[in-house]
Amino acid sequence: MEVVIVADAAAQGELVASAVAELIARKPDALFGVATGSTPLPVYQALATKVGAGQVDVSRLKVCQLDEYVGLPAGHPESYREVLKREVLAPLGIGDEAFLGPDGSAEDLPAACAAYEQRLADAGGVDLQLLGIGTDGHIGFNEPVSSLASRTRIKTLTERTRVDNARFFNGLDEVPRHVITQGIGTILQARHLVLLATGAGKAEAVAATVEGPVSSMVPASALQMHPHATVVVDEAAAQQLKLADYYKATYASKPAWQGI
Ligand SMILES: N[C@@H]1[C@@H](O)[C@H](O)[C@@H](COP(=O)(O)O)O[C@@H]1O
Repeated sequence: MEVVIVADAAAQGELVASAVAELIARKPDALFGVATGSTPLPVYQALATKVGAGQVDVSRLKVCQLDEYVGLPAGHPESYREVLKREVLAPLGIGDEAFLGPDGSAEDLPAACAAYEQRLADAGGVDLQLLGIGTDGHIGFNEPVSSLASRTRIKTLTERTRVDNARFFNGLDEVPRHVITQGIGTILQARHLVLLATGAGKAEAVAATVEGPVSSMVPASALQMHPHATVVVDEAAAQQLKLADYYKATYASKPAWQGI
C-alpha cells in the first residue's frame, strides 16, 4: 500500500485526476469506478478542467458506480445514479450509455446485484476505482463485519452512516436503511484502488485502515491485501498515522514518472 500525504483537498484532486488522465491516455476505453460523497469532488473538478482544456479525451471512457440506495424512486436527486450524473458525467461530457450502475429500485434486488456483477465483468473489470471512506471505516457501503470476500449485494446501513449521510436529505428519517454495494471482494478486483480521505474526522478510520490489522471491523483495511492500492490523504486525515514521516520521505524520493 502506498500512502501519499498531500497539503489539501485541491492537491489531492490534482494528483488523482492526473493518475486518471494517465490511465485514459494508456487505455482510452478504461472502466473508471467512481465514488459519491464530498471527498472525491475535487478529483472530478480537476479532471473536468483537463477535459475542458483538451488534455484528456474521455470519448471512449466508461464509468461505473460503487453503491446505491435501495428504494429511492428512479430519478430521485439523491440516488447515487443521479448524484454521479450531476457530479461526474455532466461535467466530463459523458453520456448515460457509458455509465454502469446497479438498479436500486429493481423489484428483484438479488437479481439486480448479480446483473451488475456480470456487467462489470463483461466490461472487462474496473481499471481504477476511487474510494472514499466512512467514519466507521466502510468502503462503498460495506459496513463493519462485511465479508472481505463479499460480492455486490444488499446491505443495511449502520445508524452512524445514516446520520453522516442525513445532510443530503431532509432529515434522518428520509435516509434509506438499505443499499446495494459492490462487495469487498468485488472492489478488490479493480486493477488500481485509490482511497481518498480529508479532514480530522477521518483520521481514526485512516489509521485503522493503513496501520491496523486487516479486519472486517474496518472494511477499508482489506486494501492491505491489494497489490496496487494508493491512499491519498490530507494532513488532517493523516494525523493519527504513526509512520507519516516515512510515507512522506518515500513519496518525496519517488521519481515523477512513476505516478501513483
Ligand atoms: N457510500 C458512500 C461512500 O462511498 C463514501 O466514501 C462515504 C464518505 O463520504 P464523504 O466523502 O462525503 O465523507 O459516504 C457514503 O457512505
